[in-house]
Amino acid sequence: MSYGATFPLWRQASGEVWRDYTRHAFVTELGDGTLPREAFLGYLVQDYLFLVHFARAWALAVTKADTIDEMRLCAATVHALIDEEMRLHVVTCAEAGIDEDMLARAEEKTANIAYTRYVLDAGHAGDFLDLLAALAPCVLGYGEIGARLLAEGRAAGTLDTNPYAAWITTYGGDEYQQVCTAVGNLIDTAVARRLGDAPDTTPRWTTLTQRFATATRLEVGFWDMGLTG
Ligand SMILES: Cc1ncc(CN)c(N)n1
Repeated sequence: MSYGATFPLWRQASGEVWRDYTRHAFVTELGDGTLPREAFLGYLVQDYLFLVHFARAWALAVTKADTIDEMRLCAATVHALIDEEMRLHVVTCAEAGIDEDMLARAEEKTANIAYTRYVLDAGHAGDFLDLLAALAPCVLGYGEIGARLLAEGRAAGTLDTNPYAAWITTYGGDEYQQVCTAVGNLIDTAVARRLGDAPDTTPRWTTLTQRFATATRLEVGFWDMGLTG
């Protein structure tokens, strides 16, 4: 998936770590349905807390935006996180006897704190582009993973029997993919507005690609946490 013009450049600049993230063992086990249920539920609980902070980071992006269109898109992403994506976490955990109150009170693990606070700090210390570069691996990486697992599951005819089909269809499905397309466009427009037509020749570019790569490393740490508990 390309999701615009900037994302593929940032992805390429991040090197091997992008593959470590999107082809992580946790992802492989989600795709073939072999991930232990306990590991999945532990991950979902942490991910619920993660999404609370990510919604805060997108809300911060509203305040860092320059234009009404940028504000609108960031506000819409807050809505998509809270009212669409988190539905998966709330419903799946409720089926396992974990209610929303328990989710909200769960203890945040170190890898989760490291990632979410890194992104929030990128927004507080930096500008709109710093924040978008730190947010991009989260939104677009899951879009890429979801689209691939959905296509592979359909091609192999294994989706119906995969216990993680709901996760795969959430991130591979149209609703989430539309969010990814919109965020990819937002990044392209925001970069062009602030850095011009040749952004990769500007001094800011290196910092932005580093932010993207750091957030991607923190995604790898999040999957590691999901496997090891
Ligand atoms: C850790 C993590 N990264 C990304 C996403 C997709 N929004 C997520 N739910 N959780």
